[in-house]
Amino acid sequence: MSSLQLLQLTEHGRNLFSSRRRTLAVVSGALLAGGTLAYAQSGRRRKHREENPCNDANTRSKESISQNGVDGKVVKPRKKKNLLKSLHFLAAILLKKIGPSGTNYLLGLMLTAVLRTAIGHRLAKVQGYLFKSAFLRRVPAFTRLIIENLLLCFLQSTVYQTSKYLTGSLSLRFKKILTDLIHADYFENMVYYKISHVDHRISNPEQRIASDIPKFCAGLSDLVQDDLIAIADGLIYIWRICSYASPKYVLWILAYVLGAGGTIRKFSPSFGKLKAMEQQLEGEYRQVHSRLRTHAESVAFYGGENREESHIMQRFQALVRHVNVVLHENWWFGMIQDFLLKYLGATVGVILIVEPFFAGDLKPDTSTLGRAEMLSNLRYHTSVIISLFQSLGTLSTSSRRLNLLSGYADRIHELLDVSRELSGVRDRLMSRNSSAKNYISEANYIEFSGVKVVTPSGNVLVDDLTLRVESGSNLLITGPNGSGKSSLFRVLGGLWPLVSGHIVKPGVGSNLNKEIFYVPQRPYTAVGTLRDQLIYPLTADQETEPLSYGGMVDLLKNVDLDYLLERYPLDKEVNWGDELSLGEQQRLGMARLFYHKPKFAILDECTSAVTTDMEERFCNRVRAMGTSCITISHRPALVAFHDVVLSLDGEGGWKVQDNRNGSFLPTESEFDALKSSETDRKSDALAVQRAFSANTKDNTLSGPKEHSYSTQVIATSPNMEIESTEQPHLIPQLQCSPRPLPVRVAAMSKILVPKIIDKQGAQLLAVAVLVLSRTWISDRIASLNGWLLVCFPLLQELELAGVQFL
Ligand SMILES: Nc1ncnc2c1ncn2[C@@H]1O[C@H](COP(=O)(O)OP(=O)(O)OP(=O)(O)O)[C@@H](O)[C@H]1O
Repeated sequence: MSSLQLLQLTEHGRNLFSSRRRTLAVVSGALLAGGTLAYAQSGRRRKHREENPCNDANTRSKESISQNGVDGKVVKPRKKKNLLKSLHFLAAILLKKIGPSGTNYLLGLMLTAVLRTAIGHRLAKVQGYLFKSAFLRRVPAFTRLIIENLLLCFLQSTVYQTSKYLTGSLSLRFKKILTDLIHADYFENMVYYKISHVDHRISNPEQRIASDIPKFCAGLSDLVQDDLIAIADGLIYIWRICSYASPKYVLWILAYVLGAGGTIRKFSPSFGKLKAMEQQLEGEYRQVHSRLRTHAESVAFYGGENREESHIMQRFQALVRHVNVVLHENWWFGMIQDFLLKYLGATVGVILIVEPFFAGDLKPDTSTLGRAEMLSNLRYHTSVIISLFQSLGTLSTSSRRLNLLSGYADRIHELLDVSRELSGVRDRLMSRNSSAKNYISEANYIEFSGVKVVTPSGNVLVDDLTLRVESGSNLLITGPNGSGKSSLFRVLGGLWPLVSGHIVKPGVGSNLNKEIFYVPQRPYTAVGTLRDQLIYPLTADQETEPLSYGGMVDLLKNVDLDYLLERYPLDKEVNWGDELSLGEQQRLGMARLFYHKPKFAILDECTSAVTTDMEERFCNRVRAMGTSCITISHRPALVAFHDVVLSLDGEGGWKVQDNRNGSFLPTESEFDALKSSETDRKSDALAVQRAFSANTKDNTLSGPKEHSYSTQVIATSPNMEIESTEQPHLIPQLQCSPRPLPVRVAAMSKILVPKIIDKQGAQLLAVAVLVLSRTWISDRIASLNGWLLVCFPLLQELELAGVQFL
């Protein structure tokens, strides 16, 4: 190529630079101004958030308080921990419990990182040689290199997938460690109940267990993998550069990456806090949806979908608002980060690529072989510099990724802390006094001595209760709604703390179901077969004497549910809560009691949805089984089955009366005195007592019944056989003939093609413009880089030809 041609080419290059320079300057200026504006705006928002930190938190804590029915008491937000402290804490746990399989995954990741780097390095070399052999037209060498290249590519993809597999396995191992750790405390001492019903510090633990832990573990193992590869790449490429160029290149690159990394850190918003908040809002949004699912039937009967929708939308909009803030922060920060580490880094990289060819070991000679050598070196050196930049860039963005992970880490650490505290593990470890010493087990009776029942929000429901229920006797508990009847058993079962007094009960620890079996008002049906329902909470392998088919029939016959055996195959898992009526579910709960045959049965209005006849038969059978009943009921008819009646007034007061000779009856003077002097609650309590006592009298007077209530109802009910003469109404079938294709396409397009004036259309257009601009900018950058590389040998030729540029 003549010097004139070279000069013309250089001239063309110069013109190209100057014509684009203005456009580039305008675009960069606009981006810089936009970025600065966005940064200033986000700074203002951050300041506003810092000045009013409690706005959001208050709204949410009030919401969660109203949800949980705790009135008046605002839960103190936990002191915010140092976010990285949680990360260190979890990392220490993971390392300690990683085990041999986790260690193998880690070692495997290290090995694959080294292999990936070695193969990548060899590929860069081979591709350089390919350029050279192509330039020299050496077909056999070219073919051999292509085969080697193919083999290396196959190896690289194998190592890449192995590395992905190991990262996934490591993440799973981390997930198992953390989930096991949380479950160990979460299912201990009824923490799953206490967290949401008593403690209230953590509003949605399930979100933390089922979503935060997997995301944290996946993020952490990805970070481990990326950093290991970056370290391996960094080391090998630094060594390579130092072997053929001056170490100052490495120092420049390091200086640049460290400087850029430092600048990025300075500007970085606290992504950890933003992520933690996002997870919190997502959890709240998910919770209202699952609440709707649980109560779908009641909401549908009320027609409350609008109210529910607006409630759900409120949560959703809070989430959307927050995600918008996160997107905005990501946008301007990503702009700075990408510019400094990717694009400006690439430009610095190009300068560094060219430099050694002028002055370093790679300076070529003018022979054909020299040029071919230069081409090969250029390819290799480019890939070395780019890989080095990438690896150092990955390492310098690690702090941002750690910051993001610390958002999850903080939430997981908090859950671990609270669960540990509520499970009493910490108390036991520190051998401090706990309320457990107030529970005395292994007795043959239940005794409350000076027991105070206090709600988690601090209201005293029962004060200084002293009462003993002997095995074989039956206690009925009465009182107005909300007087603390169920709460008494929450304290007995250890669900609520025992603040004063002590309790003696049979059974070990707080396991109510061994000797004291609780049948709740709201029936609970477990996931599983019909048999699983009957033996709940035991599982098949925990049964000492497996329940036979005959046994199942007997249990179900006791509660008139034997038809379920015909309706459902024995091994069919059913969602019993959805398929059975409330009364049927309650009867299933009663059948469960006959299976367990406990010493004491706490019947908490568990017969409210069954017929009176069934209720009477149930009480008789439980007594016949030798189980003592402690019954909470509003039905006066049940007095006849109990020996002692405990009446609560909901203001701390209580009264025990013996009913062994049917004497449960408040005196007239007692009634008048209470009515005139005490609160509405106390007179309510007395009204309940009178209703019970009136019934007792009736019971005593009427003697044993010949016909049950239901028998009488059936006898007096009208004949149900109606002669049907009317034809059932026919519902006309919808006739719809398919419309022609063009009409259908037009209708679809009307829906699908967004109008330009729409917000959605404008957004789509903006995205399209952005995509096109990005492609155009990438094309320009590639072409400029190409020009630089083309100019460089030309410049050298001109230099050799003796042309002076300055
Ligand atoms: N987790 C809780 N946190 C705070 N207060 C609670 C909690 N659970 C129940 N309470 C309050 O304790 C009081 C007693 O509730 P409890 O369920 O013992 O009433 P009850 O006498 O069984 O009523 P009912 O006859 O309606 O079943 C109620 O005022 C209730 O609002």
